[in-house]
Amino acid sequence: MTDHATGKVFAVDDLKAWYGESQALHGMNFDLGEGELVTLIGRNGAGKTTTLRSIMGIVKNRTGSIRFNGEDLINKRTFQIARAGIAYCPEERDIFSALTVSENLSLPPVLRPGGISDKDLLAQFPNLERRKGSMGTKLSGGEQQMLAIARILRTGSRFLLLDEPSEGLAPVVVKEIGQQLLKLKALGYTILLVEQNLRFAKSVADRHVLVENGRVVDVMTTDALEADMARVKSYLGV
Ligand SMILES: Nc1ncnc2c1ncn2[C@@H]1O[C@H](COP(=O)(O)OP(=O)(O)OP(=O)(O)O)[C@@H](O)[C@H]1O
Repeated sequence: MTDHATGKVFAVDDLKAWYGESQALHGMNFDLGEGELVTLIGRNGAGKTTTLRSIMGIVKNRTGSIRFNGEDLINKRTFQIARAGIAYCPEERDIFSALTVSENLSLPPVLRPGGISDKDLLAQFPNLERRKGSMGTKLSGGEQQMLAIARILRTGSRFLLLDEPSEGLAPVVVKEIGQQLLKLKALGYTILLVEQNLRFAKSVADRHVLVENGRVVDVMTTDALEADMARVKSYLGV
């Protein structure tokens, strides 16, 4: 369901967030259309992870508005935000090392209709099917990342927040992750992706939100980003 006023399924407006006395977000504004894949790009410490954690209500000290499906989530708690249909895959991946792939997959609760069954998840992620009896500790970084993404699809959420899924992975594995994200996009999922790997970001996303010091400094389509890489690299400090 899109917001009548904005035509967007998700929008943050003037989002500010604090860790104790220290302000990390200074008024973030951006939105996503239904089925869109948008990245948050910026250098280390710019506030990308804090944005995802604020959306999920994990960073609780936050103000502004976070509208999803026409509802403001700013005063909601994390479990309510998850139930509203937003799923978060943290950078740490949080795979349970003493559980098998199948057990890890079956852990998240089904929160909404439309969640993908374990059987269908294994069909969608063939490398997890091959490793379904393996313990979490035995998985490669790429397998762990696939599992972390697959696992949240069980919940039925149609809006995914993914924090740097490409981090620390070999290019061939990053490519596989990209293919999975494009598949999810084709299935109509809306995805907000934190990403430092520009090549990867360009290969999957429709638009890019450039973040600096807890603020949005630019929003660019992938074509605009391609055409002005110097500007983007200056934000990233590379
Ligand atoms: N738990 C925390 N306590 C206090 N300050 C924090 C905490 N987590 C992050 N910060 C600060 O908030 C700011 C934004 O950090 P954040 O992790 O959101 O940036 P980022 O863009 O995701 O960078 P990175 O890619 O390094 O994770 C930084 O100044 C960081 O030092």
